Amino acid sequence: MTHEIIIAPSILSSDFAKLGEEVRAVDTAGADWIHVDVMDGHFVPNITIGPDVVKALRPHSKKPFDVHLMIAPCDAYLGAFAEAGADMITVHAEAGPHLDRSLQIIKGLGKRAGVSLTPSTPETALEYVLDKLDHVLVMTVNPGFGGQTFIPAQLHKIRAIREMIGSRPIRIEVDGGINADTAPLVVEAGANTLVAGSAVFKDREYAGNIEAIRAAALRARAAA
Ligand SMILES: O=C(CO)[C@@H](O)[C@H](O)COP(=O)(O)O
Ligand SMILES: [Fe+2]
Repeated sequence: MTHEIIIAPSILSSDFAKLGEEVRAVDTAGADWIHVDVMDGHFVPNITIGPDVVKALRPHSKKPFDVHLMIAPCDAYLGAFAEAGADMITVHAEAGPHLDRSLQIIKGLGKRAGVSLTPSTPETALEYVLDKLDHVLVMTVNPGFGGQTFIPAQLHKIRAIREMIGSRPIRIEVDGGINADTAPLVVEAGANTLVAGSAVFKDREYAGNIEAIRAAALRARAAA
C-alpha cells in the first residue's frame, strides 16, 4: 500500500550506548519502520554501523528495518545486510558503479529495493530502474549527519518523481530535516514515507514527537 503515511525514526540520532533499548522505545512509541543509517567514511564523511549491529538489533523489534546504505561500493555488503535482518535496502544512485546490478542483487535476496538521491542528483537517475524499485529515498539534506537543515529545493524533485512513477506502487521516502513543520511540505509534494532522526529523539517524548509528525503529515494529505 502506498497511500498510508509511514514514519521511520532514524536511530542515527539515538543514544548509541543503548541502541537496543532505543529501538524498542521507538517501536513502542509508534514507529512504522526503523531507519538504519549505514555510513562508511568514504561515500559520506561519517562512519556508523555495520551488519553485525543490524543483526544485534533485529530481536529488539518486529517492525521493518529500513537500511539506508551510504557506502561505496555497496554490492559486496548487500548479502550481509539482508542476512542481518534488513527488510528494505536502499543504495545511492551516486555510489555506483552499476545501480541496476545492485538493485537486481537486492531483489534476488528477497528484499525491498530502493534508490536514494543526494540533493544534487536529478530524478532522471531513476528513469531506467523504475521497474526494480519499491521505494525512492529523496535526501533533503546532504547525507552523512543528522540534525541538518531541510533543503526546500528538493520539493521540486519530489513532485517530479511523483509524476514519473505514475501509478506504480513505489513509495516516496524523504530523509533529512523532517519535523512537524517540514512534513506537510514533503507530503503535499507527494511523499508518503518520512524519516526523522533529531525530531524524534530530541527529547524523551518519542511517542509525542512521532505523533506530531504523523498528524502534520496527515493534515497536509487531507488538504491536498
Ligand atoms: O541518512 C541520514 C543522514 O545522512 C538521515 O537518516 C538522518 O539521520 C536524518 O536525521 P535528521 O535530519 O532527521 O535529524
Ligand atoms: Fe537515512
